[in-house]
Amino acid sequence: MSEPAHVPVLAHEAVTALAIRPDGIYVDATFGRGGHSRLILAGLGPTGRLIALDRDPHAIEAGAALRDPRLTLVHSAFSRLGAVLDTLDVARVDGVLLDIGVSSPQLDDATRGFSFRFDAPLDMRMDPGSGMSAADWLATAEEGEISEVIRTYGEERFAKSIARALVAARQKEAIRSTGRLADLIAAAVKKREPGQHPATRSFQAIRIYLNRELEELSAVLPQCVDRLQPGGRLAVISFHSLEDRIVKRFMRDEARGEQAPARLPIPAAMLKPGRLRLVGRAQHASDAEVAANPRARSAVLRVAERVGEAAA
Ligand SMILES: C[S@@+](CC[C@H](N)C(=O)[O-])C[C@H]1O[C@@H](n2cnc3c(N)ncnc32)[C@H](O)[C@@H]1O
Repeated sequence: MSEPAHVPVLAHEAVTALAIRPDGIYVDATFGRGGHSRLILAGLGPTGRLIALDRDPHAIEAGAALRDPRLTLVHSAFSRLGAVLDTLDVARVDGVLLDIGVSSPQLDDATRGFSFRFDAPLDMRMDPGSGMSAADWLATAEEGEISEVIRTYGEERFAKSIARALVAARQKEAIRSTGRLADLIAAAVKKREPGQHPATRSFQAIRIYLNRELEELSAVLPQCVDRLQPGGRLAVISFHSLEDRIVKRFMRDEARGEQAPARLPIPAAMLKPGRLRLVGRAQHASDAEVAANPRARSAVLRVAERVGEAAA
């Protein structure tokens, strides 16, 4: 049976923003099913190179079918980008793309345990070989921790009631399926948001927490800048306001450089200059793209360019 497709979001905009040089070296740190990678490869000439990472072994397996000698696929979390490039003996690259979050095949494959649309074993790990499954976490986490996770990463106002309900329920029987978790959450949510399943926010929160998604993003961004050639571009697509805030602040701070403390006039030459230049404003998907692919609704693309001297 063929697996569910992943339609790349803001694909043309993101790949155009990378301003591909045919002989350049590029990184797609979130290969997924290779939608953006294919477009990058199409812009590369025979001597260009694309290094693509994904922490999901299924994505890496699917990518092997591309059989393109210019493509190096690496099974790794992108927080290890610097170490991956060191292993490949690549000092600097001409562009990095991050299209963060989950892919459609992850959400649409019931056996991955990401979605309340199916009743399946509760897992939610992008890399099933690493870290704790959602079922194991829910079996052991303190009520306060569950509530904090659901409130922080899901911005769910009924986080406390949900956490209380989950802890009470697990005392009778462990919560090991997506269906049971969704039913328990639905019963604890006092007021439903129109058009949204009551478990949407909690499922998203648990996934973000267990996959350390915000920590991964904060860890990779400085490594991207360290590794970009001057003139090289960083393009980041995020789907959640918490992620976009991290990207926006990071790019702004890197563009600004070191600031003198208010009461201490330090000559500008002694302060570290900014390493990035912002390229354009945040971009969103067009109405036509959102109509064709509702997943694009919350996508935000931010682009910045490395400034500074060429590497020795
Ligand atoms: C939105 S999808 C990318 C889709 C891809 N651009 C395409 O067109 O097919 C996100 C992908 O990034 C991967 N991913 C998310 N966080 C990651 C991380 N910290 N390290 C490596 N891969 C990650 C997920 O496993 C998923 O396959």
